[in-house]
Amino acid sequence: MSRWIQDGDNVDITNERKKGTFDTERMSAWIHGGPEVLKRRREILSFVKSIDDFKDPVPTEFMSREERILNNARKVVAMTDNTDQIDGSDFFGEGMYYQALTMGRDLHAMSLHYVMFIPTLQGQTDDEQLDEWLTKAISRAVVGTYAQTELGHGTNLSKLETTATYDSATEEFVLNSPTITAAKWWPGGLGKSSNYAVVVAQLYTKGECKGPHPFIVQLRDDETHMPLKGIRLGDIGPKLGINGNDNGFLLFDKVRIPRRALLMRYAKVKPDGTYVAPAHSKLGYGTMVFVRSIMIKDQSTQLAAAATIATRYASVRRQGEISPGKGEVQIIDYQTQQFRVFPQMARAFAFMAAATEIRDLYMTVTEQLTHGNTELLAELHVLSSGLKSIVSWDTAQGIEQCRLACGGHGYSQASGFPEIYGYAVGGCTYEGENLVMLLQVARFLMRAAEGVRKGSAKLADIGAYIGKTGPKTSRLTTHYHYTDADLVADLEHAARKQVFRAYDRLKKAQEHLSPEVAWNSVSVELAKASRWHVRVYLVKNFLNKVALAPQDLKFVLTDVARLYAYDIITSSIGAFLEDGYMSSNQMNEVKEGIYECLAKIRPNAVALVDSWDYDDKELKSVLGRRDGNVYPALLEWAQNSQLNRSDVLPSHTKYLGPMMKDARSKL
Ligand SMILES: Cc1cc2nc3c(=O)[nH]c(=O)nc-3n(C[C@H](O)[C@H](O)[C@H](O)COP(=O)(O)OP(=O)(O)OC[C@H]3O[C@@H](n4cnc5c(N)ncnc54)[C@H](O)[C@@H]3O)c2cc1C
Repeated sequence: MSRWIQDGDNVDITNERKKGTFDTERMSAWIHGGPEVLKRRREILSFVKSIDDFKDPVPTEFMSREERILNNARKVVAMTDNTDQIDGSDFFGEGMYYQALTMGRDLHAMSLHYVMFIPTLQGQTDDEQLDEWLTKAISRAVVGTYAQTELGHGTNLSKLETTATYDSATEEFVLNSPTITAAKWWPGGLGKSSNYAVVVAQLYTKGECKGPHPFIVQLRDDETHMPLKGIRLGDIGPKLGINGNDNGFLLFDKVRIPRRALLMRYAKVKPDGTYVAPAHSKLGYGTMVFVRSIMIKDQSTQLAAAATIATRYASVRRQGEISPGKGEVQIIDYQTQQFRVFPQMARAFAFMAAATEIRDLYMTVTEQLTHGNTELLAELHVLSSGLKSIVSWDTAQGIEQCRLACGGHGYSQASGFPEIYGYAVGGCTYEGENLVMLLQVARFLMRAAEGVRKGSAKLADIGAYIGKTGPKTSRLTTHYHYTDADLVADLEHAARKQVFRAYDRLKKAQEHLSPEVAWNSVSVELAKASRWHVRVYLVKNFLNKVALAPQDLKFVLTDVARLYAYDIITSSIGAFLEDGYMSSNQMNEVKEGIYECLAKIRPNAVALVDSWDYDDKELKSVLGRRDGNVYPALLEWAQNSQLNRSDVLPSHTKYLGPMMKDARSKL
């Protein structure tokens, strides 16, 4: 019997759990990396539940920004006071789970401290600087953020305007924001919480600009926490999400910092101002690929949460009849509902599978980099950029589909969707705007295509299909006989075709345009090629993982993986039909495959989402709660509304009341 069933649960959700045809506990272990990891998750959960400081006095949706920021600061201090219980360095696993349970879907005063400030110190300081700063940062004697983006520039780092000009007479840099658009804008925790930052500024020495470099800068006084002389900073105001965080602005007025404030692992400035360039231009990429890599796990967790809410709610919500007179059905029985929600579930599974791969690749690359080996860095860069872009985009779209699938209640903050969406969708922009990331992936693809055309291709695994010759037409007969290999061959065909379409257009454009203008003129096609490339990777990786799954889980995972792949094919029908690669009959077969997957997943839907192992504390959704008792919980949740503190509001006494009274007196 499912461990998710308890006395007093909604009957419909209990029945759904009884329908499940696999052991959710075994599936949870498969998803999270084994029974030991699952056991640790449960230990962490009971630990978090046992600490009063981790509790919110009221649901966070009812808090003002000031209350959220105060509440988050209290919790983050408690969270970091208790790190001996957790392996906090395991960002991909324990660290992320612990934080999700304690902080919810919000950033806090120390988010950037842990995700960017410390990793940048670890990656960019020389040994002496590391000694000086790392202990201070890890012990929480200082709280730092990462200030790169400016009002005027985010993507185009080469045009950042903040300057750091070296003065050899005093052996100091002078930090300055020469214009309004040079103001740092967006860094998390910069506005009010952090007292230090890694600031990215244009380095000038001996009259020459050496491009953007990172500097460690004290922003606020240790005792008073007031901004230091020459520094102007504050909060940038409310945002779509993460409003418990004080994303900030920062301007410098000729602020002097020591020469050794420049993080000098790679580039250096000697006391006399001589600049020493880094040995390898990409060695500084470490922090960036780290954040993009953990984002894949984080984003898939958000989509999985949305799919859990929508699936559980669809199993307890009854609305309308399918057979007249037979009573109202659970909305999960509508095929359209399944078509809307189950593909989101399938995506979340696929993205989680990719998150594990990227974690492993990141670990390998980090290990290699300690020996100065950059062999796999480019591959990690391409893969993490591409995945970050596709996964965050599909996650945002998927959350919205799940929200819509919950009708009116999905629009309420009780559902959790506004917070999930507000939190997740930021991922489309930070750590590299998604489209820009796709265009970076396209550079790799165009190099690969060029190699293939010139017969000199040396393609890494991830791009090997570009040099392959696949079948001329799809081998699909019926979806029952559609093998993984045939399915992958079809997707690779579409991806390869798009890569070469973009390549040929680029070559043609280059005949009469400069390389840069030519690139821009075909950039829509380039971005399309990158999307295909990443989606092929996601499908292949998911199918490979499923093929290795235990037999008792494989059958249901196969349905999920097939749904994921078929959904990609039918979302781009033209790509398969336009060159006669597939016939319309074959495409109809793929559609049949989808309907079959929906029907097969239907009895296992609740068991599948249960397997992600969300506790109500993490899910934070009245609609998605484990027990399915949504209606009493909604009524109870609404009692927290500040408007319910009195029966008659000043809005009535001052305005609406007199208006009605006046109208009545004239009748
Ligand atoms: C929630 C959140 C948190 C953030 N946290 C931080 C932080 O802690 N520290 C920090 O320094 N920054 C932070 N940022 C800023 C973030 O890194 C930038 O917003 C991001 O890099 C995009 O830059 P931009 O806003 O200047 O957009 P732009 O670069 O102006 O992009 C706007 C549009 O132009 C397009 N575009 C731009 N350049 C190109 C190109 N070369 N080719 C094709 N299209 C292009 C983009 O695709 C996009 O559609 C945060 C942002 C958000 C939303």
